[in-house]
Amino acid sequence: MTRPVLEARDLRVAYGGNVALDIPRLAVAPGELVGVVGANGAGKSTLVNALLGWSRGAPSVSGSVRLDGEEIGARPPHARVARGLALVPEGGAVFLRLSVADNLAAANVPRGSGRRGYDEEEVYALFPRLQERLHHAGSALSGGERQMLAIARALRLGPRVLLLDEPSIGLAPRLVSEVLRTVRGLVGPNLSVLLVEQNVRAAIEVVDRLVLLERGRILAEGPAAAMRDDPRILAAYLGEAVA
Ligand SMILES: Nc1ncnc2c1ncn2[C@@H]1O[C@H](COP(=O)(O)OP(=O)(O)OP(=O)(O)O)[C@@H](O)[C@H]1O
Repeated sequence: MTRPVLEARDLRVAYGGNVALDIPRLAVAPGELVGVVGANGAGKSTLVNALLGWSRGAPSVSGSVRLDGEEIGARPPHARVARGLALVPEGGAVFLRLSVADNLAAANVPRGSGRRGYDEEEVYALFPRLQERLHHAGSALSGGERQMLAIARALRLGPRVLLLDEPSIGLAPRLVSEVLRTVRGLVGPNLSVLLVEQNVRAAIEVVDRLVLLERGRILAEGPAAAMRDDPRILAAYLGEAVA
């Protein structure tokens, strides 16, 4: 088996006495799109934030995170970004007062990394809408446009692994599949994606492998095709319907 590009082992996050995440192993292979699904509070954001070394509040975090075989679990977020991890947090990370052009210009491949980030032309080819909105402020963008800008900013960093926290949240159903199809198209030999989604139905259409989280633990995981009829996944669908 090829070496995973990203691998977490014994990753545990606790807020006070409450364990929000306890995962023996989670790995992403080169060129793989892995989906992590689960209900509200399952620990999805906690997971991607812990992989980047960031958190809301002050949890205790332990365990190993390896990127391309290098242990980065004790490193601060900026050092992990410099080594090729990028996170688009829930709601997207854009500067609301800056224009689209300035938002893009502010994101650049960390110096000395040897990697290549998306240039402006590549960003516009991926998201033509951003070119049309180039001089609009971040605050004037629609939810979908803001999400595109946040993803574009992350791609400018030239990541090896992109962590996406619920890119479909708040988007109209038609846009959800559009954004997720775009995410699918990003994945290749030089870029793997870990996609966190509450929308199981949409996620299973695009991912290679699915991981189902419940109360911070992995309840089931496997290739998307095999997970489609898994009763635990079907139950997650139903959870979605009543959410
Ligand atoms: N700053 C914090 N302080 C205390 N508990 C927290 C904090 N952040 C998250 N938690 C708890 O950790 C658990 C996992 O939360 P997390 O936000 O990771 O879930 P999630 O799966 O991303 O949910 P959602 O889909 O609603 O974003 C929840 O029980 C939550 O209440």
